[in-house]
Amino acid sequence: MKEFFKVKSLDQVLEYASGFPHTGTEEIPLSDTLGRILAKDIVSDVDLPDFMRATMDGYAVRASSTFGASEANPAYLNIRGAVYMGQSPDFSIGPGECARISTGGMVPPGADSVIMIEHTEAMDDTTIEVFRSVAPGQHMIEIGEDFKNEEIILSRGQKLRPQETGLLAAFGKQRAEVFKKPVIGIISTGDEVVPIEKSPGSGQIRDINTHTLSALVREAGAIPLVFGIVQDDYDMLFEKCSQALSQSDMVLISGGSSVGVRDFTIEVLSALPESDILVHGISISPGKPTILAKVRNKAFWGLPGHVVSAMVVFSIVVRPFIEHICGLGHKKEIRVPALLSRNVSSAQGRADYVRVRLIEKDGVLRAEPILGKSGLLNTIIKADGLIEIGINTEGLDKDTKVFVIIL
Ligand SMILES: Nc1nc2c(c(=O)[nH]1)N[C@H]1C(S)=C(S)[C@@H](COP(=O)(O)OP(=O)(O)OC[C@H]3O[C@@H](n4cnc5c(N)ncnc54)[C@H](O)[C@@H]3O)O[C@H]1N2
Ligand code: MOO
Repeated sequence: MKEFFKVKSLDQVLEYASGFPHTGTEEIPLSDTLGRILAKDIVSDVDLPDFMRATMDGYAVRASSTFGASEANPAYLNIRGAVYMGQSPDFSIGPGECARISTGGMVPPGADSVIMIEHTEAMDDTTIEVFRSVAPGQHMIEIGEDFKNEEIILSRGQKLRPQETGLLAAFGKQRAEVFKKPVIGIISTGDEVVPIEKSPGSGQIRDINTHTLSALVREAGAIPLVFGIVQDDYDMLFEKCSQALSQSDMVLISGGSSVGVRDFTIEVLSALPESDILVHGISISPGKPTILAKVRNKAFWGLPGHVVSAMVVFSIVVRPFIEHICGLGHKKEIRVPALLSRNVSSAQGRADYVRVRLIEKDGVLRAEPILGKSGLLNTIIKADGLIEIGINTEGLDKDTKVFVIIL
């Protein structure tokens, strides 16, 4: 007699993530850092900028020399010299003096602001008229205004976006220490599943899950390692899982996660060395027959065979585990608020993840549910995202504000 599901809540399942170790770390060139997770804090070794920098073309001045200046009553300033780009000026600015400066030039000592060229008029080579006053600090960047010396500028666990790459560049960091991308083994199971290059015979289906899951793994910042299709055979699945265990940091097995006569995944996972079945069944839909085992400190997942179910389970459950082992520290998940376009019902006792399409009309964003069986691809092709209908909710009414998880 097969064991039936002992369903756990999504929150209970997600708590297991912290029990899996991070991948090791590696040093990579700056050009490869996009999307990678920083493995250690980075502390600045200089002020940024480390000189006062003009942000406008004009004249460096003491702000006090311009106070009260107007079109009717201009201030007159002596031109002390010109600042050359990329060089420190060898003079300082006193009261009643100014220096020609370009955007990005070093504000000379004694000056504390820059007046825009538009607000001045050169009378001759030595004197300008100033028609506006400037405030101290105006049109220039102070030393350390961007980042201070010895400040933590980037933290361990942070995902590196183009702007963080720019910051590393600004501090001359040519390499960065990041967490290694985990290798995620992917196994498809089922006698009816054939490789995509084959024409499926009667009752057969092409292997879609290998490809959707590989793409999802890549999107999550990891490396997919495809182990192909395994027939519904205990020994073959055991053999393939043992191979995947030695070559991967995590393994996704799709199909055979349910309780049918041919569903060997749970038996094989139980028989692997140092294995502990943590989860067999999650109170979510789609995705109830999901298995999680800890095998030699690695997560082995049995995902439902249905294409949409496998994708939803990946997005809601597996992805946070990958992000955890990748070392991602603080994730800012942005969900898009929208109004539900119609009533949606849901069973109590499970959290439903409903595919929705986003439609904007007259400045209002609406989430339109796309209902359909989890074995149908078209529902997820049309969808922009998912909404969650909580475990204790019987459904949501039209016009309820929902937060869409973008797919
Ligand atoms: N008595 C019960 N039966 C089922 C239950 C249940 O609670 N009690 N749950 C149902 C749900 S929900 C799902 S989801 C499926 C999951 O079953 P399995 O994980 O065992 O998946 P399979 O039976 O192997 O396959 C389901 C479906 O997906 C197709 N498939 C499988 N692999 C692929 C692939 N790589 N590419 C494309 N399509 C694939 C497979 O042919 C089946 O049609 O169990 C229900 N049953
Ligand atoms: O949970 Mo199944 O995963 O609904 O289709």
